[in-house]
Amino acid sequence: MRVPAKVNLQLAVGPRREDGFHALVNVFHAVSLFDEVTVKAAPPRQSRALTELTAAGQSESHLARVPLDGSNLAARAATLLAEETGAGSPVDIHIDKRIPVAGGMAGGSADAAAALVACDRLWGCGLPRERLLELAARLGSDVAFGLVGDTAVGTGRGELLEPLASPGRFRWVFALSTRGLSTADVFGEYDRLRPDAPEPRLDAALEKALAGGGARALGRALSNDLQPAALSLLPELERTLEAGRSAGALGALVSGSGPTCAFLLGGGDEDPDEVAEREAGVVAALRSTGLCEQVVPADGDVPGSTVL
Ligand SMILES: C[C@](O)(CO)[C@H](O)COP(=O)(O)OP(=O)(O)OC[C@H]1O[C@@H](n2ccc(N)nc2=O)[C@H](O)[C@@H]1O
Ligand SMILES: Nc1ncnc2c1ncn2[C@@H]1O[C@H](COP(=O)(O)OP(=O)(O)OP(=O)(O)O)[C@@H](O)[C@H]1O
Repeated sequence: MRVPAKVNLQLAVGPRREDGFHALVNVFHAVSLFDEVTVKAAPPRQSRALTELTAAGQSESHLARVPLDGSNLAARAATLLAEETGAGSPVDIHIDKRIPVAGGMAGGSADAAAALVACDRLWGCGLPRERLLELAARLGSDVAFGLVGDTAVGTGRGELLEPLASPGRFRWVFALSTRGLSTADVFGEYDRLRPDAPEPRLDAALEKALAGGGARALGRALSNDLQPAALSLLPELERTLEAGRSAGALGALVSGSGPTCAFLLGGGDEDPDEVAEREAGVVAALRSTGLCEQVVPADGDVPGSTVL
């Protein structure tokens, strides 16, 4: 399975609900940074575990944060599907990781979405899409989007998805940090900074930009209510954002709960040579900060979890 990362074009965060989650208006956009998740029937083995996991691909600092036990979101997805359907024979799951870990790009959620679809097929469950989406939502607020991909608006705690039209492809660059940020910590810092958060709303300027306003309008409309909280926890991110902005990015923001920073370079009806020139400038500027572990270009939007 191939499954994409996400960047949030708008992340509007409301007050904390009684269940501990925040009400969101979350505009997801899937980008061409993919994990590949392979699920195979396991050969007979001593342990009676439903899942055994391996991971490779990302840098050591990222891989060190990927749990290889039953707490991995891909393993939790397989376990939930087995519990819900009564199906399930042991599987080996390999994750070829390209999505940053604890980076605000929903990498674990993507793996969970891929494992759900793969196990559903392998075990012959044949669950309807609605049921897969419901199981995905139980695994985490971002998991359902891993199934859907493209551009979509999530309400509730982010799991209730409606597709949004996106006018063509946009070019992005992502600055990965060596550090991770815990999503729960960033929401906690948000509560401290914004005890009076209003109900979240979809931004009309973003809707207009997506309805055909072009890359410059999209760049101006990007917004993330969690950004001040992520910057408060990792102040050096402000320098990363500023480096990309000064080098000509059309928009710059922290992706989700961070610390990955996203830079919009162009797309839509813009001249590709101009976009390529802008990309070279932004990539060079980000590298020269010495703050980014990796600087990775990608396109969006792209489809969700796909069988290879
Ligand atoms: C920041 C985003 O990535 C934006 O897309 C998501 O809202 C987070 O989605 P996720 O990583 O799938 O998060 P979950 O696994 O559902 O929740 C992790 C933790 O984040 C906080 N959380 C998450 C989603 C939400 N709407 N409100 C929250 O307060 C809660 O403290 C929760 O315990
Ligand atoms: N398959 C997985 N890949 C990465 N991390 C995983 C996975 N399964 C569990 N985790 C745990 O989840 C934590 C968050 O990882 P993830 O990469 O999903 O963060 P994120 O991209 O910031 O999430 P989000 O953007 O959805 O808030 C990791 O620190 C790790 O402990």
